Amino acid sequence: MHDTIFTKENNLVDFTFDAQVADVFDDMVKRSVPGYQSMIEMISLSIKTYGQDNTNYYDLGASTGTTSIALGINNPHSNNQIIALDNSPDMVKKCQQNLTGKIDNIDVVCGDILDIKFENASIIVLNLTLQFITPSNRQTLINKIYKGLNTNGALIVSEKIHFDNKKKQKQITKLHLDFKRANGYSELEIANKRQSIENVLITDSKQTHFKRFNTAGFKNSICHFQCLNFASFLAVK
Ligand SMILES: Nc1ncnc2c1ncn2[C@@H]1O[C@H](C[S@+](CC[C@H]([NH3+])C(=O)[O-])CC(=O)[O-])[C@@H](O)[C@H]1O
Ligand SMILES: O=C(O)C(=O)Cc1ccccc1
Repeated sequence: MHDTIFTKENNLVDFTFDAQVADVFDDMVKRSVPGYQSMIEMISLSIKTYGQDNTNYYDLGASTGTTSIALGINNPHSNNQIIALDNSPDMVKKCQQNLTGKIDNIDVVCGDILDIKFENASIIVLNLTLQFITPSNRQTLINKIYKGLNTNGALIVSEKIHFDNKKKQKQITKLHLDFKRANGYSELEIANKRQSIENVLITDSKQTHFKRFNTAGFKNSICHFQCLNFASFLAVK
């Protein structure tokens, strides 16, 4: 379904993952996040090296299930359970619909990332989800993920990032806006959405991400993919 959520004058409400967003999410994310498809391809590639037989894979903030489905289809290991977690009931419903008849080793769970326990995990994915977690909770979450991962297991995090350098930040923001324009979003839609996500999607710099991984115990983290102001990190235990 085509995303027309922000075509009307903004009613100034904060962005939420409700039924209206769930219905258009796949179109919205492709038209808003440069490199979205490649991000997911890179996650699929990583499970070959870091996935382990007889372990769990967690997809945290699974939304409509695109990443979980990619994990399920491309998994070369055996006896894995994929846990697709999201705290939006509308997203969980969509995710369940999308999975029907496709992959049988995925459990779709409605719950908060901050409340669940990770067990016997070889792959944990936060694809564009950490940016929606209250910043003061982020280190605690990454610490918990580190504890739940098996040795040689991997955490993959994709995020919108910012640059501390004002000039670089301005340059990359302009290119991101051009990406949205090229994908058919009007100036009004772009401005409305910017306002709506302002207090909801809070970016970190690359340095902040690396520091957080390091503090949690990941001694080896890299940025394995970047497209404009969206980057993916791979942290191995
Ligand atoms: N505390 C939380 N607990 C659980 N879920 C949460 C929480 N906070 C936010 N979410 C969920 O995180 C998802 C973020 S979207 C992920 C895309 C997907 N990973 C993809 O690969 O297509 C990214 C975006 O909208 O830019 C939403 O579905 C929220 O409900
Ligand atoms: O950062 C932005 O400008 C976005 O539009 C990213 C985004 C994509 C999908 C849902 C919410 C935010």
